[in-house]
Amino acid sequence: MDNIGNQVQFSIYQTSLTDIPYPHLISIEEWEKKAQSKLSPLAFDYVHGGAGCGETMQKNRDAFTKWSIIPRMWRNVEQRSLQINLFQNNLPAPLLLAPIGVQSIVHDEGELASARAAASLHIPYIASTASSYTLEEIANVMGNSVRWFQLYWSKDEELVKSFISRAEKSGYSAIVITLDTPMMAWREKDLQHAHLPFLHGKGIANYLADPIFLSHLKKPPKEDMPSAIALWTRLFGDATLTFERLKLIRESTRLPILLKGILHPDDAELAIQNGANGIIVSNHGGRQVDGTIATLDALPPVLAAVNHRVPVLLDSGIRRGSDILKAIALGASAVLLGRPYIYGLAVSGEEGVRAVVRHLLADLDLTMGLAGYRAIQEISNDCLLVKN
Ligand SMILES: Cc1cc2nc3c(=O)[nH]c(=O)nc-3n(C[C@H](O)[C@H](O)[C@H](O)COP(=O)(O)O)c2cc1C
Ligand SMILES: O=C(O)C(=O)c1ccccc1
Repeated sequence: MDNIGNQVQFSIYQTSLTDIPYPHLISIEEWEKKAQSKLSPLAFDYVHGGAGCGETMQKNRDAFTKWSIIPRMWRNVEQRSLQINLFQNNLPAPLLLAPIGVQSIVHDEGELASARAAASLHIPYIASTASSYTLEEIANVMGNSVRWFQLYWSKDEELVKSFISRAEKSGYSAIVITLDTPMMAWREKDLQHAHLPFLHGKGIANYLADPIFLSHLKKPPKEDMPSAIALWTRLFGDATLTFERLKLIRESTRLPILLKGILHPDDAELAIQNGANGIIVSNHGGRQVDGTIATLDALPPVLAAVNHRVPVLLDSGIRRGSDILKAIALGASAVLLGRPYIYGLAVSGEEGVRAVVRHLLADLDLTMGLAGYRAIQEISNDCLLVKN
């Protein structure tokens, strides 16, 4: 059996059954368990936790099981491709790594390890404003690989402009503005830990390296960290934002702008009217408003409102290849992966992130082929999905 197994070419991402990275950690649930065993409760809860009682997190998962795939047979699926084109970039798969802040809480190399893993697979990496390495350091480890910058729109507009100009100079090719976090939600676990993520690991180094941020401080952060943290807390989010304010950024960059955190079709319309080039349907992995609509349920009405004018991406709850297939079949252009790659990072740094992504893409490749599709562009909802 082994000999036969050795010769089986079962995916473009894995050459043979003996070449599976981390064969003892195949499912995301196993990675999660292993990560939990390595991390302090505080670090694990930061990554794993959701808002309120975790209803949204559960709904995100349940929504995928409401749709069923009806596979097609005998459609010559030997040669397959997961490639897509997004904002003039050919990407190897409809997958990006979601922006995740303060990754050095789970691993010393934090964002550098994740960005290296992404670059090695040519998967785009979205760097968070709240990164524990600077935008420049992250860019430096990625060569020419595609990277986007996720902006938390600060109360200080000069700081906002500074982030965008730093991102442009460091070769980030799109700006993702996150709308759903003008303030941090009621997160019960974090509150129990009295947890401030930016105090751990390398903290919020990306803010601490910004000239505008530093210009507000009397002493360098090293000499007076409490003042730096207090400033961050004051400037982090701006709850006065309205869609018209998007003009500020629309006029200050030529990069494509995607708005992340859209769930309502009317907000999708406002996004486009105000100059957005893309939409990310997201509920922040269930970390902001508990009890929100699952992202897969929000996707069809948002797509109807968008009517093909801009690409629509989705995140929150992606754990299996079939989840990606379903999102694509409903009309998403691509998906973002969140917590799973952070579990890989916690277990094994760069290698762990790479293994998680390879497993997921191998699963997607097999699921797509077995459902009767050779390419992402062929997948549609014509014969693929029924809602139970
Ligand atoms: C620990 C953690 C930190 C996050 N930090 C950010 C962030 O800095 N910026 C942002 O836009 N989203 C952030 N998110 C949300 C992710 O980008 C993404 O929307 C979410 O994780 C997707 O859900 P999933 O984890 O179920 O895949 C964070 C999520 C987690 C789990
Ligand atoms: O925890 C989060 O979801 C998040 O978005 C964030 C924001 C700022 C710092 C660290 C994480």
